[in-house]
Amino acid sequence: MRGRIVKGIGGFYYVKVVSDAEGPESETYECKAKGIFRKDNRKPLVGDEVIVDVLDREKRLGNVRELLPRHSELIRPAVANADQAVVIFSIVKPRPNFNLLDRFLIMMEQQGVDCIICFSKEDLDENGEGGKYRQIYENCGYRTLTISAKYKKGIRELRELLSGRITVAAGPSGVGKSSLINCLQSEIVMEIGEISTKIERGKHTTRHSELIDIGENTYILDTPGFSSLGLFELEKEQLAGYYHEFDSCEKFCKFGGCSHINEQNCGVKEALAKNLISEIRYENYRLLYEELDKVRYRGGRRN
Ligand SMILES: Nc1nc2c(ncn2[C@@H]2O[C@H](COP(=O)(O)OP(=O)(O)OP(=O)(O)O)[C@@H](O)[C@H]2O)c(=O)[nH]1
Ligand SMILES: [Zn+2]
Repeated sequence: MRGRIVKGIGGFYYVKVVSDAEGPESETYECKAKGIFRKDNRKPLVGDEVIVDVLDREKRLGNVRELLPRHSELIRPAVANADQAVVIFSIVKPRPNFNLLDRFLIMMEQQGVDCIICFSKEDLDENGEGGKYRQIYENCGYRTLTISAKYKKGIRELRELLSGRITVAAGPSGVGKSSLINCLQSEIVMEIGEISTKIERGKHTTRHSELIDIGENTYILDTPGFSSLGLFELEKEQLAGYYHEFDSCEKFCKFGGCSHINEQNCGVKEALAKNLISEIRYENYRLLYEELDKVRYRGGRRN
């Protein structure tokens, strides 16, 4: 049978059946992956499409016989075949940590994955901050949304962006990622009009990445909440390349290889002074640049 790995814990892979001549689809088998390592020298990842030998149909036990080709492979978080990421930050409770957001955007771009930015808890946004935040990041070329899982606002729009894809969902703790995923799951249950079969997620905290089926060929990878992210394999000179709003003003920098920090006649700083570049973004750039500079100065670790 053919399936997709939805979770991996302690040497077991949980494989959801996507096609099976003899049994029902969408059942989950607990599998080992004996032999795969030797044969392919590859480690199965959540998201992998696999061929499974059924060992026990009753108990739903199997063995992963073959890994099918991947079209993408992320290291952080570890997932195969992801098409895009959605990063969630709440507008309030807690307020967004934009430095953390920028780190996440850089990390995903390094891995070649497009990001959608979702600002959550819109129902608590009394001062319209969400709109401002969206504007800042839209100006940098990102697709953004505001949503409320509580009042199911923005869910349809998000669902359209997710449809037919595998999307990594990430964000710090407490931003409402679980509530959002519940919302996306219960919607499909309502659409197909059957009794709720969704996993009751309740108050649990995500510790393992898990692929969750939220519709036809549509999956979301629930990842553990994070509170910090290091910058990896990045030289300070490369940083500006991830700040796409700098692209159009760099040509006005007097010095080639301008760092946009201390130089005179810097196009980026001029754009900042005219409010064409967001202060939040520029400040993050400056902080991250200093951080990368220190790492290199110390002859630092990069892994
Ligand atoms: N007002 C409001 N509260 C929300 C919304 N979404 C989630 N919350 C609340 O925010 C808190 C955190 O929500 P969760 O869905 O558990 O957040 P999480 O991001 O999954 O958090 P972790 O499990 O710690 O990673 C809960 O008290 C939710 O009730 C929303 O759209 N509006
Ligand atoms: Zn400059």
